[in-house]
Amino acid sequence: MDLKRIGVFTSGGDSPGMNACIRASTRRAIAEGLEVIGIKRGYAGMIDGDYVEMDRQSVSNILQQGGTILKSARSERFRTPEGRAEAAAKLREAGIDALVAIGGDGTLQGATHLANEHGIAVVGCPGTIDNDLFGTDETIGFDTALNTALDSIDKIRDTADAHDRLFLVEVMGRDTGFIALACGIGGGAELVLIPEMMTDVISIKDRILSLMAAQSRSSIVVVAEGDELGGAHRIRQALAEDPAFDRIDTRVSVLGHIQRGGSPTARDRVLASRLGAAAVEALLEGHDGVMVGIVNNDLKLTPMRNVWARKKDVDYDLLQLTALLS
Ligand SMILES: Nc1ncnc2c1ncn2[C@@H]1O[C@H](COP(=O)(O)OP(=O)(O)OP(=O)(O)O)[C@@H](O)[C@H]1O
Ligand SMILES: O=P(O)(O)OC[C@H]1O[C@](O)(CO)[C@@H](O)[C@@H]1O
Ligand SMILES: [Mg+2]
Repeated sequence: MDLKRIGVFTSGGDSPGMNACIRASTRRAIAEGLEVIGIKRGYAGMIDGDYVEMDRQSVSNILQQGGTILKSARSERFRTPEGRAEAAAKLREAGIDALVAIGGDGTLQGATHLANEHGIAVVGCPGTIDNDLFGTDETIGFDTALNTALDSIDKIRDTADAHDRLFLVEVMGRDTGFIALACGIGGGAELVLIPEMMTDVISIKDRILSLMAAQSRSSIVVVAEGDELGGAHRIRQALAEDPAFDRIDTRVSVLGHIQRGGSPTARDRVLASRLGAAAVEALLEGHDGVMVGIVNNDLKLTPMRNVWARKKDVDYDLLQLTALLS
């Protein structure tokens, strides 16, 4: 295909590094003589025709900023065939030949349908703090979110230790435990509860009681929000039903959206810059319906369907290690 004008957008939950990715795609495309259109508010803006022309200056001084200058959204309308037809018509009207889609599994699932139903060329960039996309070792924003959560856990550790308390710290991850597992290991958590592993309430009670009795000290349990037991507050309730926990001073801390904000780490900036440029290069080489990712430090293209249809496994050895080291 003879590419002239590409559209770039961010969708789903924002993630630190999305701006670095927008910058890289835009500048790489302009360097190749392409025109770049920024699509605002993800699929919602795509349907509404909320488009802006981008030049080199439009992406100046954004590399280090969290959030996304193009804004992001979740669009119910785009989930319907009618909504996608409206989006495709608007893209054609604007003369957009191809898209760089920056987002998570939902975004890339939507992009796959748009490509299949309307023949629009799309290359995806993995942009989500959740790290739940197959085809890349890490997603853009994961490292920053992880470091933000870790910083909070370090602070919670100080106060937990001062009072010999049990803290249940909830981190993000609607369906996945990547953040929980990594900051559990990094923060020296006594237990990590993730959706990928069934939580057995009796064994977690025993584990907490024995740790706290033996060493008379604080404990931190990191809980992924998507844990099948229902998050930190529900786990606290389950523990409180046992009289043995009457003597354990327990607190819950839900870290929430602070994990999505902030300036991207060096690692996320490098990842986002590599992937944003690679997405444009992939389009220029005639690829479409793929996601760009980094696997073992090599650039890799994966068919877009696989990135959301296949489940990326957490590292179960890390879970084992948490138990061994606590
Ligand atoms: N199955 C689908 N079909 C069509 N569009 C979809 C589908 N799933 C998601 N989308 C579109 O993509 C948008 C973003 O998806 P979602 O809310 O799941 O976030 P995400 O991209 O996975 O990012 P994150 O999980 O990091 O928040 C949705 O609001 C919707 O417009
Ligand atoms: O900001 P919202 O729409 O409440 O989304 C929260 C969800 O987004 C994610 O942070 C991913 O961006 C999930 O881990 C979390 O469940
Ligand atoms: Mg998602």
